Amino acid sequence: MEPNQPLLAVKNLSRQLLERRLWRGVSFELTAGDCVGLVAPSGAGKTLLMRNLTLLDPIQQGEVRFEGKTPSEWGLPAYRSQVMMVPQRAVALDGTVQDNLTQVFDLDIYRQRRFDPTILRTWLQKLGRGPDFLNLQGARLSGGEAQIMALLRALQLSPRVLLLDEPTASLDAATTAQVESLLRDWLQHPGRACLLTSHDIEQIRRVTDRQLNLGEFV
Ligand SMILES: Nc1ncnc2c1ncn2[C@@H]1O[C@H](COP(=O)(O)OP(=O)(O)OP(=O)(O)O)[C@@H](O)[C@H]1O
Repeated sequence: MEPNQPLLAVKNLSRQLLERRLWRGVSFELTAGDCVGLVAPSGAGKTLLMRNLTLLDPIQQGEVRFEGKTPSEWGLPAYRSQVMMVPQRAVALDGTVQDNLTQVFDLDIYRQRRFDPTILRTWLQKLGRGPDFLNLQGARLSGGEAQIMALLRALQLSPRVLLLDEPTASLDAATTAQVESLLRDWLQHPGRACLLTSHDIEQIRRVTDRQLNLGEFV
């Protein structure tokens, strides 16, 4: 990677729905250490932008590069292992939380990696949960518990760019503060950046160092 090269470079992204244009000409960069707040009213297309950045929603116009290379140059699994989205509504698979966390290591792209129960226990403690959390049934988790699981599932894979879609929307105030603290710790590691949406403007002020207002790209 070139010195000072952005981690993620987004150029001129536009998204048109059948009946209306959501946003156009969205350009921004995330460099290592950045935590940027993606703000706009409900329905403005914040989630769709994150889905665009991870190619879960096809890019209609514009381009995105991670460390200078496009997703197709990386190959989609490699790209998504570096640029990872944690969706607003977590998907829990059958089995326990631990099953949900370990399952991703079956993917080819993570074949060199192993589930690390020690780091998981440390993170759970930081979130006010005991190790028993790992034994809960994924399908029976509350909305907040599912958000915690989804966040941990992503963090354990050490992505370089984390896209967090309202990561604390279902959490109580105390756990929200703990998630924010965990995120700050996570960002201390060199070479990482984060884009975060939230309707809580105080949270955006607390956690992010600048804002990207999608409303300016209509
Ligand atoms: N795959 C899709 N195809 C067509 N329209 C979609 C698709 N996904 C979302 N939309 C529409 O695009 C608009 C933006 O949705 P999106 O979820 O990105 O908004 P948002 O800014 O994240 O909203 P919120 O803050 O409420 O979560 C909505 O009107 C939604 O119905």
